[in-house]
Amino acid sequence: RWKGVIEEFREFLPVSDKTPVITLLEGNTPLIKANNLAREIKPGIELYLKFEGLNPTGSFKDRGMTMAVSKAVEEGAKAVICASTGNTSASAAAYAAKAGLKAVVLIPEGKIALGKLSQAVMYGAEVIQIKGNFDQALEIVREIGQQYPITIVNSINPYRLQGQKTAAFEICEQLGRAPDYHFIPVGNAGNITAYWMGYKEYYEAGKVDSKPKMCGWQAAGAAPIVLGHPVKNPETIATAIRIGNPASWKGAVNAANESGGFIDMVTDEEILEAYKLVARTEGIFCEPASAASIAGVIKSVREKGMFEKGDVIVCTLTGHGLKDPDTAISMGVRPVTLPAEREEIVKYLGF
Ligand SMILES: Cc1ncc(COP(=O)(O)O)c(/C=C/C(=O)C(=O)O)c1O
Repeated sequence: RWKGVIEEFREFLPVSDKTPVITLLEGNTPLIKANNLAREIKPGIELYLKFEGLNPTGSFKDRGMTMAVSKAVEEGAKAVICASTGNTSASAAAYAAKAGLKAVVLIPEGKIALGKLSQAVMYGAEVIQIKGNFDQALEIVREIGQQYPITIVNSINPYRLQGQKTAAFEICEQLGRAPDYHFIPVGNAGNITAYWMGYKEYYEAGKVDSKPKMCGWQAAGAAPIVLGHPVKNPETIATAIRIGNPASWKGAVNAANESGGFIDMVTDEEILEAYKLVARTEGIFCEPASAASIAGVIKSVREKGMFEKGDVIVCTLTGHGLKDPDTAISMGVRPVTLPAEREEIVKYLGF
């Protein structure tokens, strides 16, 4: 029976028997073989999707939050705070509720997907919309965390990355080896940093005999690492990665360089093409930012002629599609409305 990320990977985590385990049974997400999608992109590649949308609050953030909140309780915290484009706030609110802590979340006004806002509200967080973007919210949270007794649970909190590295462990266990390539979206850049940490630790522990090339993907309108400078007013339909000055910038560049990978960008159009393609070929509904990893595979084939037959590629799908119903409805084929009469339906369907 799965007991959550901390119990499963305790030997690799900075916890002791004095650490209370606050868990929503996160982790153990499916690694799905995407044969239909692979055939559409480049027949012969072995494409797998790590669907992190199946975590308790619907994103990979839960892996980091179980660690950050458990350690916060251990250290006597009474409240946690974070800036968020949405998923971190949803996860922080849920784990704080479980732990009996107060949660304060700062989100950019009008730029948070509906599902995520509904979660933060329902889990009982103090939800503050700021008239600014994520980067401004994170700056405020850094200052508050230094001046007041409240624990920051953004990925500048090292326990977050410790929890998130467990996804790499699971992938190695599920594949029976490390992948040749790992494709992942990049926003605040904590996740790519955590995965690389995880693959290195599993390699050093002798659990696998290779490490993947880490390939991170930013949205073209929010691509500070690709451009080499912060982006003052990042813009992308993938609001989860609408970030102009990533906190783990160095970690991401280090992961790409050390692994022989790279960090590149895809346009909103490419993201939305991948977003629809994975749903219609694999029956997997991820949120737009997650599809940046698949858009990256498509771009790597189309524009760089990458991959040999048999290459094993894992894409992390970081969040569930239900998080952002507005984008789905605006993108999908408009539902048709007909009278409640059988013959009308039959006629419409052309039977
Ligand atoms: C679905 C989804 N996909 C990718 C990312 C990028 O991960 P990082 O590069 O580790 O930031 C996020 C990040 C969200 C937040 O940063 C937040 O919730 O505040 C996300 O929600």
